[in-house]
Amino acid sequence: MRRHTGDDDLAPAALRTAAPASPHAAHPVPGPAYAISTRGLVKSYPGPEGTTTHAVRGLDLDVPRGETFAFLGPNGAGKSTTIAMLCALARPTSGRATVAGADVLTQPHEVRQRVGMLFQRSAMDPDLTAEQNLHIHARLYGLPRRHARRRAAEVLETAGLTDRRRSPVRTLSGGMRRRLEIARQLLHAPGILFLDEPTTGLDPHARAQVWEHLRALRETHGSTLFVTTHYLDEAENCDRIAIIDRGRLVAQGAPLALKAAIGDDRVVLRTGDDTAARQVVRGVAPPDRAVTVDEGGICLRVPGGSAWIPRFCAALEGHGIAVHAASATPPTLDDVFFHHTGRSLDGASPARPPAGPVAPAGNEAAAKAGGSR
Ligand SMILES: Nc1ncnc2c1ncn2[C@@H]1O[C@H](COP(=O)(O)OP(=O)(O)OP(=O)(O)O)[C@@H](O)[C@H]1O
Repeated sequence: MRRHTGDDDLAPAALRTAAPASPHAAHPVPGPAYAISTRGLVKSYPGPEGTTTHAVRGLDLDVPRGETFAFLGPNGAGKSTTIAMLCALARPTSGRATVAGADVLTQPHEVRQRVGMLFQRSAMDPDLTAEQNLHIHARLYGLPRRHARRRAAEVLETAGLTDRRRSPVRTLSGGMRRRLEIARQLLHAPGILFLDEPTTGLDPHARAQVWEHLRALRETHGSTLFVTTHYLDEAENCDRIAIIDRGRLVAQGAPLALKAAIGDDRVVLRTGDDTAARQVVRGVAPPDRAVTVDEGGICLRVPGGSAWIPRFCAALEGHGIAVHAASATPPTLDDVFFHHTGRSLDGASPARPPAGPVAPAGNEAAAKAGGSR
């Protein structure tokens, strides 16, 4: 994700001049029950050769207070752009958003005061100590010196880094640094934290520690966490997930509900001759199901997958094809992601059958599942 700075930055004065008849006026947002609310949020950029890049195309999002919300999407889907608008770092082309009770268009300063933003690239000075980095940040946020000291001590404690407060940042482990970055964003006690891939590049142990820290924050301070991640297990542990693709929201819900909506199990068969076996399986499976072959074997999606396995095996044996292994697994979050975007959450795009019946030619979902993005 890129950090939004430079000519796209919001100039508060410019925002205050937003005319009532602007493209934003037609999108009233709900009240402060939500930490984040958007209606018809759009961001377009001038593209190459006079074209327009529609980074975000009409986003309607409601994130209740205290929720841990995963915002997922393939590369270039519009996640950073959305976060930049929600943190009042980029001005929406049209639509509305309120964040922590402040309007991103008319109260950008308030928005920035009320949110914490953790970007992937560290903005800490590696040669200064943990404590010194926190003091500088606190002073930048306008905290009086004594208050800054006290807050720094508090957030260091929350991050479990009190004993490393005098260590230069360069001597901290990756996980400690990330926890320190989070601590830094907590100095001004924001109610909402935007975390852009907070654990990318960390080992599993450090990832677990960062999440433990985030969970503790949520439990003790009721913080709302808006997180992007490419890790399935992290998304799985969030209260709700939204998936954005090509600037549009394509799915939203609790992880369990999203998986249940996919419905079909994934059946994989390994045989002595997968190419021949595929024809046999196609003859037995419901006619609207795609059957694919890759290095993992023959793969298809059917409801009640395990009940189909004996039928496939019997048919294959009837054709003299040996079955080496067979499995049926319920949908995963990655299946959900693939179903809606045609991509895998980790960025890969393996050949695999779409969930549900095969869409007719020309259908967007079928095109995406074929990887034709
Ligand atoms: N400042 C900009 N000027 C022009 N186009 C931009 C700008 N920022 C983003 N875009 C374009 O907007 C689209 C969405 O980009 P964005 O960075 O929001 O996606 P993303 O989901 O965060 O992707 P990634 O996961 O790769 O960081 C992309 O096509 C991108 O090239």
